[in-house]
Amino acid sequence: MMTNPTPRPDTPAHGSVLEVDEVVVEYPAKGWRTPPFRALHGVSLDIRAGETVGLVGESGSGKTTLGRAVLGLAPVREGRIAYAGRDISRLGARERRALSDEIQVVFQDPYTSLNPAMTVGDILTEPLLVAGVSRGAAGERIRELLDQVSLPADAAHRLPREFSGGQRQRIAIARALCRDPRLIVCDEPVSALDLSTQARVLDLFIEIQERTGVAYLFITHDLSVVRRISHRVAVMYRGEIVESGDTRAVTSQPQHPYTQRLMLAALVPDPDRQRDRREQRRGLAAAGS
Ligand SMILES: Nc1ncnc2c1ncn2[C@@H]1O[C@H](COP(=O)(O)OP(=O)(O)OP(=O)(O)O)[C@@H](O)[C@H]1O
Repeated sequence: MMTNPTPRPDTPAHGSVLEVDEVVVEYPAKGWRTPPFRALHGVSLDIRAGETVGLVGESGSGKTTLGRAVLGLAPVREGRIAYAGRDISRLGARERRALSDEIQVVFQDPYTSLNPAMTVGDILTEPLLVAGVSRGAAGERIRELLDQVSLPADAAHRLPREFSGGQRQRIAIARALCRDPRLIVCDEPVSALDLSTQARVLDLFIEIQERTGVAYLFITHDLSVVRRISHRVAVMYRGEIVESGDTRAVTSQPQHPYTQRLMLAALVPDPDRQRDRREQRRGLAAAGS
């Protein structure tokens, strides 16, 4: 599935759910001798309802910083981030909490992003109770959510450690979906998973989007992932977006020299991926024997 070149459907024609306009993020200086560190140098991007925009670039280019800025977790020094037309770049804590109904996040590491002491049921109940949902209604919603992410209903009574990496990421996705968000920031959500699990989790993201119309800002360093999931792609380099556009156009005919280098680097086989593929083939052969 990951190598399937079939493009995502056309970009939805709905209005913007997120507009990032000339955003500058500066992390505070670590000591009095060092200046603040400018991680984003005037980044602009928009995401329409129901759309996936992939954010690619090498390590340290600022992908996570942009995701964190959207979530209100990175210091926006200049520029504007608007959600559904409203400026959210400098919200207070209470307004930010209220926005968590609408903007959610799925992190990379399914092993650290879930509280190991809480059952899956409790993990999913918490955001519902905070939103004022009754316990009875929360129970019903949790059954629905587990079904949506293809986990058995009895998962609610178990702890995260009883699940595989892919299943844990399904739990994290269910938690993100609890309050019907319109935008999910996905920060390398399949990078820690083996190839076949990646493919199934990506399919789940796509299926959820087709059903709910949620939009994704999908951060990844992996071009095969971005080709599979994104309608459009933005390429980051040293805190700037150097190229953006329709995924197929950018990945098949990159214009910027950095994007061209990124595409060339992706053609060089990654030893981890080769090992993954070998193991997959061995598993298939064993299953067939
Ligand atoms: N809290 C922080 N304080 C100071 N500098 C930071 C902080 N967080 C990130 N940076 C710096 O900002 C730059 C961008 O980092 P960021 O994590 O956004 O990149 P990235 O593209 O997501 O990389 P990766 O793929 O490795 O996660 C890096 O130089 C990083 O060292």
